[in-house]
Amino acid sequence: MSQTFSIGLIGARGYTGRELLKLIAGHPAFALAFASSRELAGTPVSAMAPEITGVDFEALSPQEAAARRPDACVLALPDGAGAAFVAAFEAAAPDTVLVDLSADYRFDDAWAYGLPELYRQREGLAGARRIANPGCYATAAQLALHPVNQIIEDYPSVFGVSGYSGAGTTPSRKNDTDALAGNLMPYALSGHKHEHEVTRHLRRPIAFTPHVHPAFSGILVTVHARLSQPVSLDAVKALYDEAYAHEPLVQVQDAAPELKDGTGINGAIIGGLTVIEDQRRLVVLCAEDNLLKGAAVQAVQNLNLALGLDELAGITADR
Ligand SMILES: NC(=O)C1=CN([C@@H]2O[C@H](COP(=O)(O)OP(=O)(O)OC[C@H]3O[C@@H](n4cnc5c(N)ncnc54)[C@H](OP(=O)(O)O)[C@@H]3O)[C@@H](O)[C@H]2O)C=CC1
Ligand SMILES: CC(=O)N[C@@H](CCC(=O)OP(=O)(O)O)C(=O)O
Repeated sequence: MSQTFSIGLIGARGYTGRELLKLIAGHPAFALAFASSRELAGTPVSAMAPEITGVDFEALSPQEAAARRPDACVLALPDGAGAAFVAAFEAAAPDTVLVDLSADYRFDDAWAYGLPELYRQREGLAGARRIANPGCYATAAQLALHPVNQIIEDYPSVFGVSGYSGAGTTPSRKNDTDALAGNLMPYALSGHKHEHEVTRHLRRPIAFTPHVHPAFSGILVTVHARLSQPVSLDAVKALYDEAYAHEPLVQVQDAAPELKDGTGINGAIIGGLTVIEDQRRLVVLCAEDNLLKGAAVQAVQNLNLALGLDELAGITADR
């Protein structure tokens, strides 16, 4: 009989937590061990994920969560809130696989960086016990830039827009639907945490400016990069085809993806490849869902790899 893995979830009320509940419910080898939310404690998980019956949300302390000793636990918490849980698991359940969705461990070499399609990460993720899930914009920007990283120079410029679910459930101007109606809200004009994250992993500085758009979810990044020497469009296309031909979650197309193309899908779409100005300047776009490939779907890829399962178990490829 095939093995079932128990999966704990801390931060289950949040936007990424809700997506994780659905993915865990639909996964052939996962069983929800617990779903922790302080606000929803005592209410049935089925109210959020009808597929999961007989489980209530609980408000678990770090020690209580670790004492359950699940096979894996996902931390879907704001930056800074996960450290107490990590410490408790280190003490009481060091073999539990932890996947952290915040930015807290993305710069920590003791944690595997979980972007399976890039950097030969799959080898490092197989059997990993501590995994930092990448940022949502950072995933899109790296997928767009990585195939050409060796042939560009200077600072590529990344213009990003995200749905307001990217700002989480805590009320702020960035998820205020009245302030966002008919609007586009620029913020963190330089030095956003994802600018540092992409710079660290691509080993090249980038210039990134995020914006919030009025829809609930969906990310679109538009990248401009200067090529270090003239390169034909066909040669650039070949680099993307080579990088992603065998990646079921990354689709490369000729047309520029629009925001809505990436919303609600499990993977990412790269397109709009354009080479201009004597073949020295490149434009490329990437669309994804911030809550899916930008967070929960990528977390399930990472859990699958860490637990020795098929990377796409419980995930439907979009094509
Ligand atoms: N939203 C997105 O598009 C993406 C988010 N991320 C990252 O994932 C993480 C979660 O994001 P998101 O789901 O949007 O966040 P939300 O604000 O929607 O949810 C946060 C969750 O954490 C719980 N929580 C908050 N503070 C604490 C605390 N101190 N101790 C225990 N639980 C706490 C909240 O529930 P309760 O108060 O009921 O306990 C809630 O369930 C963040 O680090 C975010 O940066 C990553 C990629 C994309
Ligand atoms: C739209 C919006 O406000 N986004 C937030 C959080 C994005 C996000 O989810 O951050 P991580 O993926 O790094 O956790 C921001 O950029 O500050």
